[in-house]
Amino acid sequence: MKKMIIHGGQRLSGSVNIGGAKNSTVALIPAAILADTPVKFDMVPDILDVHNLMLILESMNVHSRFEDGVLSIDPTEIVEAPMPSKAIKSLRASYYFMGALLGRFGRAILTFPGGDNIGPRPIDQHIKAFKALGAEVEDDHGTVRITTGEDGLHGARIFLDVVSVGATINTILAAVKANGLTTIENAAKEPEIIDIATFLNNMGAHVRGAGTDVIRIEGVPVLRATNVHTIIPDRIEAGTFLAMAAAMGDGVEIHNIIPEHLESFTAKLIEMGVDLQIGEDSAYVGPSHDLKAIEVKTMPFPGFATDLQQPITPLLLMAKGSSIIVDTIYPQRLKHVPELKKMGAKIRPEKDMIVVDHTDHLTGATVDAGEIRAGASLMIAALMAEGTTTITSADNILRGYGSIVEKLTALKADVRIEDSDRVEEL
Ligand SMILES: CC(=O)N[C@H]1[C@@H](OP(=O)(O)OP(=O)(O)OC[C@H]2O[C@@H](n3ccc(=O)[nH]c3=O)[C@H](O)[C@@H]2O)O[C@H](CO)[C@@H](O)[C@@H]1O
Ligand SMILES: C=C(OP(=O)(O)O)C(=O)O
Repeated sequence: MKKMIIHGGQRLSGSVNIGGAKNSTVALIPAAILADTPVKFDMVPDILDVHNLMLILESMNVHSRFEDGVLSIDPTEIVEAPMPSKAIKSLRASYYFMGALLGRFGRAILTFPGGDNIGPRPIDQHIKAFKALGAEVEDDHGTVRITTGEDGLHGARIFLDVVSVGATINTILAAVKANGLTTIENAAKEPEIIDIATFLNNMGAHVRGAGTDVIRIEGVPVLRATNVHTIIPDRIEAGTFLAMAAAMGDGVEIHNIIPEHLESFTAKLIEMGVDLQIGEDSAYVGPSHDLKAIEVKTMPFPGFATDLQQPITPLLLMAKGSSIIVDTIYPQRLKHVPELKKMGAKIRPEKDMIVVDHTDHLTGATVDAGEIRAGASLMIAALMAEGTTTITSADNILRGYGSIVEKLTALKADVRIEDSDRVEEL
């Protein structure tokens, strides 16, 4: 495990480029095994999840190469093989191999996925969809066995009881080569779902309605890549830098964003009184004065993203009065709270909400990044704090923030990552 060491108090300035979206990338890589040709992705973030997915691909004889943000994957010699359970458990999105392997081979055997520890994360809706498509699903002490009969998968009408990003994408992956028409109702509408549909459609798939709550998929027998797929910018990384810039910036430019993907977030920054100027694909954040307290309620897209409730929290500490956060998606997403308290933050869970009171002063401390966005929250708090903060379990931050030390250093932050015994090469 790595640790991140931040000497706080430096004002930030300059510019930062946002990378490709983690939550698109981690679905696109499993989706690649559905292709009957090699595929190539551009704007791939250099994050741990990508490296772990590459290990999983290798176990199936799918060779991949990652260089300068371009990931090339050749699934043409794919074989069915046991998957490395450590890599599977290292991230949530390994569950996309269920849908992708089903689509490719009509069966899949996988251990349960890992990912961030943010409260219960059932996959009953994924399983319900696979069953509707004609699969049999068995849970054998944490190993999921999914099989189909001789006729393989067939199209079906699926109503998701819960709006789920993962279940929507997994159903698309399983249905894209199935016989006939599949309809997903009450589908999730996140931009990453549109990105996956775009990738598949450019290879000849028929996925219609992605980005709305009804998605129709007409199965096709073959998928051939003819172009490089450029991954959409990461709206969560962008939101994290926007919050950081508002908290500690003296003028920060954030490039490569899609402002429409960030509207629920930027609306809240504007409500707080953040000096925010939004351009076509960039935003400028000026120094903050007299910020107002706000209320935040997380919702499925286009609502306020649960993945941004922790990153905005240090900024809320600067506001006059008490801000309230209600996370309706993951009410137990609280790993940052005790750690922020160690730094002097006035924050407390109360019933089903988090109350964030104005805090004049944060002090460096040793804190633990229990999961990726708790880590992002602590990283911003550490930049604001007086003295040195050591964030342990920093691997969780590296799961989703590519080139984070380089990006922060370019903004004039004093930050480094260390192993227990050696300083990391940048
Ligand atoms: C890799 C990836 O894209 N991760 C994102 C994805 O996670 P993930 O796809 O796991 O999250 P979902 O959208 O599926 O979860 C939304 C809600 O539905 C519930 N649920 C989900 C599936 C299911 O079968 N049954 C069920 O009850 C979950 O417990 C949660 O309360 O969306 C989350 C919600 O925007 C984000 O925080 C994660 O960053
Ligand atoms: C919860 C997250 O990721 P994952 O679903 O990959 O655990 C996240 O990105 O905030």
